[in-house]
This record gives sequence, structure tokens and C-alpha cells, in this order.
Amino acid sequence: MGTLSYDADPRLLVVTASFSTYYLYKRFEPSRPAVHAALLLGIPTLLCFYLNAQLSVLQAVGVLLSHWSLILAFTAIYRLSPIHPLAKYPGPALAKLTKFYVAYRNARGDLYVHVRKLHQQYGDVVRVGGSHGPNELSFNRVDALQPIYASKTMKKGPYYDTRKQDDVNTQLDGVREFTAHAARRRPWTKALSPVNIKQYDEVVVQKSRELIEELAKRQGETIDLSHWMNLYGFDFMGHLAFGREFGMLKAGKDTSGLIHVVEEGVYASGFISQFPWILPIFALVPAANKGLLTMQRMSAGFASDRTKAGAHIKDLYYYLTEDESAAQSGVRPDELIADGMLAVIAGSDTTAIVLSHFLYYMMRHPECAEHLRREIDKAFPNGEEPLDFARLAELPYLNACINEALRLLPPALSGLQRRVELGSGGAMVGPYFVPEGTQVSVPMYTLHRNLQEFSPLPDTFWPDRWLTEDTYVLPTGEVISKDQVVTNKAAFVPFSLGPQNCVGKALAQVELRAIAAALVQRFDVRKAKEYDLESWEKDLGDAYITLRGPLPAVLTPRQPA
Ligand code: HEM
Repeated sequence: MGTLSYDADPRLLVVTASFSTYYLYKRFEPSRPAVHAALLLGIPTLLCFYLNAQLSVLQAVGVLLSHWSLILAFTAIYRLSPIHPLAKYPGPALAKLTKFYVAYRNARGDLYVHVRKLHQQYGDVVRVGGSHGPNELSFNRVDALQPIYASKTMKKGPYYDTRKQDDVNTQLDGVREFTAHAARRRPWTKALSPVNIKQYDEVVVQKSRELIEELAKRQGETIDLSHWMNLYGFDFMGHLAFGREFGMLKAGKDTSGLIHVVEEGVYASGFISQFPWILPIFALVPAANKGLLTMQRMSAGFASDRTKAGAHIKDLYYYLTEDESAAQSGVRPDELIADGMLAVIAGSDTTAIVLSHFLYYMMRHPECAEHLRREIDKAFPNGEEPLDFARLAELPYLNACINEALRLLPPALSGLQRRVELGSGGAMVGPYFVPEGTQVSVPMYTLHRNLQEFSPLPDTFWPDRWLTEDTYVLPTGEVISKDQVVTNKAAFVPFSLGPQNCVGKALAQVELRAIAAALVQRFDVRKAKEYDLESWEKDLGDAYITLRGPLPAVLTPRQPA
């Protein structure tokens, strides 16, 4: 055993050093591995030397553990104390204490359900975890949407740090500065404007026909409809973004393993986004971050091949590289490559998710499928293919069914994180003052089922709520008047809102209508015998966008009227 030669109380020295370390973490929020090493290992090592010593190994370990425990204790005391800036907001103690609380739910995939329960328990504002310290407020209020997503006092929060692909290159959806973001978004907006998306009509038609043809070949067999919606979504996006044929529909499978890579990458990215500070550490250990890196590498490959080959059609990359808007966007070649991943995920997975949900609801509510089929048969008589996009946009029940699927299960189930800017002095969200530095969000799944905005039966698939009628018949058969129905379109935000909303919304709607109408017109869709439809929602995973299990079904071709 060594003896300490330091004459002041050594415990006081350890406490002071630990408090200083805690303060440095709180004040500067360091993320570099070298700084963590200095603060967590370097300081206790210096302490050991300062305490002079021939300290035994056990005593040295004691100093180290005391240092760490004290930092954690100071952090916990502050977070639970009445002096914390969010102290007046309710929430579970664990959520106030640590962001691992949210990360745990994220890893389980049920964060969206859990956040809804918290709102039911605590009210319209709840302190939930957060990806930068447990400093996030969730608002289940329609008047929170504008200040959070459409005002310029809030930028994207640390959750979006995973959109940075290296030290300099960030995907479009990770660009926080509004001016830089607007410039980067310009060519995307042009490529996906209502006028220009007409150029992709041909691709929608071709892929819709391929889908119907391939499904017809498998009539009577049990097939996974969720998988087939993926094959459609990815094939379509290959054309739209990169002018490239993935050939998944024709092959009936994920030919290059891309879908699998995206699913793993989305899961990894959803989880890591809760701990953005871990990214620099992961950069040192690439194996730990394999899912995300493989997804980045693969989509960068598509984008890189496409930019080298040049445009042979006016696809997305034409607008990003060759159109006049490309030059004005100030985008660098490496950033263009980084945007390849955004194009793949944002454009294919989301559409496939919504189409899968739509089919699930059609199987759960055959009476709605029947109603929809009557509408389509009437609009497209004698078996005419439902590929007139202008006519499809006018079909009230079709749009009502799609809206209802998007309402109940939006692809981004949880809240999209924004942060009240540091130095802004704070911001008002509805009637609540939110201190600067706070992360805020409106959870879509929860708001879309808020009884004040969608009633009656906010949890029920009831497309009629989107129709304009004098009286309504509920699924129970009860007749109610229009005054008893609330459908607040301002609270319906599956594509988000404001300057960073979905730039592909118009195209997504064209695709959703075309594919949904074609499937309902051409097939009777029944769940597979051995499949329990209850499993569909149970199998969903919330990883920023939705992960799905299989949707086994049997299709019978029908002769359209
Ligand atoms: C039903 C289908 C879709 C839904 C529900 C959807 C939803 C969303 C949402 C909620 C956002 C905001 C994300 C955030 O703030 O973190 C977003 C962004 C985006 N979406 Fe979509 N999306 C869909 C389809 C598409 C399609 C087909 C494309 C492209 C062809 C697309 C391209 C994008 C892009 C590029 C962004 C980032 C925009 C920016 O940061 O300025 N989306 N989408």
C-alpha cells in the first residue's frame, strides 16, 4: 500500500476535479474521442500523480471510479433539480435523467406508442429523452406545428448529425442553415415540381404494369405484399434518381441486396441518431457502424456511377448536376454523392411503407376495399387501366383511403426533432415558453390520433372522415351529422411542413394513387390463412421511418367491371 503525501483532504480534490469535468461537459458538449479520453482518463491520472503517489492499483481504480461516479451524480442532481430549465415540464423521471430512456424505446421499435402513452398520462407537453442530454419536449398540439417546423427560430436538432457523411459532406436533409439548405434544395424542388414530375409518368406506368404482371403470375400463392411494395418502390426510385434499372420487380427479389442494406442502415441510423456524440467514436471503429456505412457506400456508388455516366434522361441527378438550378445550388460533387442515400431512402422506402399500410387496411376492412373498387370501376370503366393521374387525383374515396392510412400510420411515426437556437433567448410554442437549447418535436402518430383533431374514433380506419357529407355513417352503423365530425387538415402532416418538408410530396401522391388503384382494380386481396392481421402493427418498428414485418397475402385476379 502506498501512502498519500498530499496534505489537503484528497476527497475534496477529487470532488473539485469531478465537478470541473462535469461543468466542462455541460458547457462545451465535447464530442471528440481525444477530449473524452482527456476528461475521463487524463484528469484522474493527473490526480493520482498529484496525490503523490505510490498509490496502490486499487486506490488508483478508486480515484477513477469516484471521478466517473461523481460526474454522473452531478449530472443526475442537476437534471432532476428545480433549477433545470425544463423543470416545470412533466415527464417520467428516467426521461429527465438520461437519453438512454428514449434510445431503449427506439431500439425496441415502440417509441411512437410509448410517447403517445406519455402524452395520455402527462398532458400535451411532455419531457421526453432527447439526443443531446435529456432536453427534449414533445408537443401533442396542433399549434406547435408552425413554430417548430415553419418558423425560422428552430433548426434541425442533433438527431440529424447522422446525415453528415464525413467532416465536410452532409446530405440535403442534414443541412441546418436555412439559406444553405434553400440553395441545396433548389434543384430537388425543380426536379420534383408538379410540372416536372410529369416526365416520370412513364416510369410510374411502366413500373405499375410490371408490378401487376408479376403479381398476376403469383395468383393463388402466398406472397409477402410488404416485400413486393419494396420491390416496386426501389425499382421506381432507381429510374427516377439515377436513370438505372434495378430490375427487382422482374426478378421478384432484392437483386443487389439493396433493400436489406437499407433496412439495416435505417435501423442503425435511427438508433445512433439518439447518441450523435458517439459518431466520432464510431468513426474510429467502423465495424460498430457497419449498417449505416454499408448503406452510405452502396448508395454513393449509384450516385457516383450516375454522375460519371451523365444524363440520358431528365432524372433527379440531371437536375442535381446539369440543369441551370444545379449551378446555383452551390452543391459540391461530394455532397451530390452523399445525396444518393437520401434519394434512395426518402423516395423508395416511404412509398413502399404507405402502400403496405394501405393494403393492410384494405384487408382489415374489406367493406372499404369494396367501396373503393366501385369508385375505381366507375371512373375507369370496361377495365381501362387506372393510369390517368389527373382523374385519379379527383377520386374522393381513393384519396380518403390513402389519407387515412397516412394518418393512422405515417412513415415517420415519431417527432422530427428541431432545436430552439442557442442565443435566441428561447421561443414560444403555442402558449408555452421553451428555453434556448431545448430540443422539440411533434410526434406525428400521436397528433394524428388526437381526439381534438380527428374525431370520432381517432384510432379507427374510417376513410369517410375525409369526405364532405351532411351526414356520416360510422363503421358501427350509427348515423351522425357533420357537426359531430372533426377532421383537422392542419393537424395532418405526414409530409411535415415548412421549408424542410417533403420535397417529393407531389410525386409520392401520384405514385400512391396509381399503385393503390391498380391493385384494388385488378385483385381481390386476402390475408394468408396462417397470418394474423394483428401482427402487422405489432411488428412495426420505429426507426425514424417505419420498419415492417411481412404481410402475407393471397391475390386473386378479378375482371374489372
Ligand atoms: C408517402 C411517401 C412519403 C412520405 C410520407 C414522406 C415524408 C417526408 C417527411 C416527413 C420529410 C421530412 C423529414 C424530416 O424533417 O426529417 C421528408 C423529407 C424529404 N422527402 Fe419525403 N416522403 C415521401 C416520399 C418522398 C419521395 C417519393 C421523395 C423523392 C422522390 C421524397 C424526398 C424527400 C426529400 C429529398 C426530403 C428531404 C427534404 C429536405 O430536407 O429539404 N420523399 N419526406
